[in-house]
Amino acid sequence: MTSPQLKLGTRGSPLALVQANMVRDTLCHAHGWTTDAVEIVPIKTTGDRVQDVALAEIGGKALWTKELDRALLSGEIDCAVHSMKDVETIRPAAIAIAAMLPRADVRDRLIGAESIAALRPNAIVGTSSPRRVAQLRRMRPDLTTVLFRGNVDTRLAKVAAGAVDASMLAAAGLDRLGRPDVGVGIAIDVMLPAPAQGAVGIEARASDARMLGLLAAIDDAATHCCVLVERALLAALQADCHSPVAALATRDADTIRLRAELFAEDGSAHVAGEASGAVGDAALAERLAADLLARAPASVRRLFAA
Ligand SMILES: NCc1[nH]cc(CCC(=O)O)c1CC(=O)O
Repeated sequence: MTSPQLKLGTRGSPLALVQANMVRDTLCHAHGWTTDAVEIVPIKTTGDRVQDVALAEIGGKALWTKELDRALLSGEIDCAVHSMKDVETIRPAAIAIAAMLPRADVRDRLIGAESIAALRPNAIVGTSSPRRVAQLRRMRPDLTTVLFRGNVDTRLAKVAAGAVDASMLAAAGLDRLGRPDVGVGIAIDVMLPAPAQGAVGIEARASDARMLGLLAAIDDAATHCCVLVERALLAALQADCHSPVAALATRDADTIRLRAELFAEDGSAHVAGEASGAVGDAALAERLAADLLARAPASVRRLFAA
């Protein structure tokens, strides 16, 4: 096939650009194109512009997607790469999640100590994730957490400079940025990751059959179905990436196992559960959401679906 001139939109952060290059390489390899067939178009998002407030506090939604959605719908780009963790559960009808790359290490990494138990008494941990705050404080109520944003290098520099005792970052991001040596991986039964953590997705216009077809060729089906189940759980809980919720779906042959945990913001209460079903069991996430909500203590329950 002759090389098409596809425009691939992405955020401009170092991690986003690495992920966009992975998508470009995968796509070009799958279709036998030279890399100049895909042009990477960096686009600044609201989330990139606003660096000094907790993301959960910025008004409005779609912090990482709005500008890319607009570029996609206007035809300025043909597809857009996202960390699926940052993509809202409810997407515009004209945009389709067309493919996902094979999922990376889903764990969180702790930087600054060998384990959560090894953090000094009353240690200060930099993180802006409500989920990580709640999970850390559940295990270690003595810890203080402080708002921590910026790219990976900025965060690592703050830990190194002693501004905080420790921080937590997704292993996937560190690995993709060429930093597999940084931090220690926290086992998922100690700290269940965020829904969709470690997954890179590519969206296209729902009407663009050609682009959808080209992307279908690089879709990792196991990752895709697991991440959709995790997103369905978020939707059923009316939660988003700022909610203190952890979830992980894994696939073994024809069975999907979905584990999840909901927290009070300060980690003082929580509820955990899991459910299994056949691949394609559309009600799996809803069943687990209903079970969790039915058992959740009031301080957890009030943060989720009415
Ligand atoms: N919310 C920011 C964000 N979105 C995706 C990643 C990492 C890569 C991934 O999870 O796929 C990160 C940073 C982090 O949590 O450390």
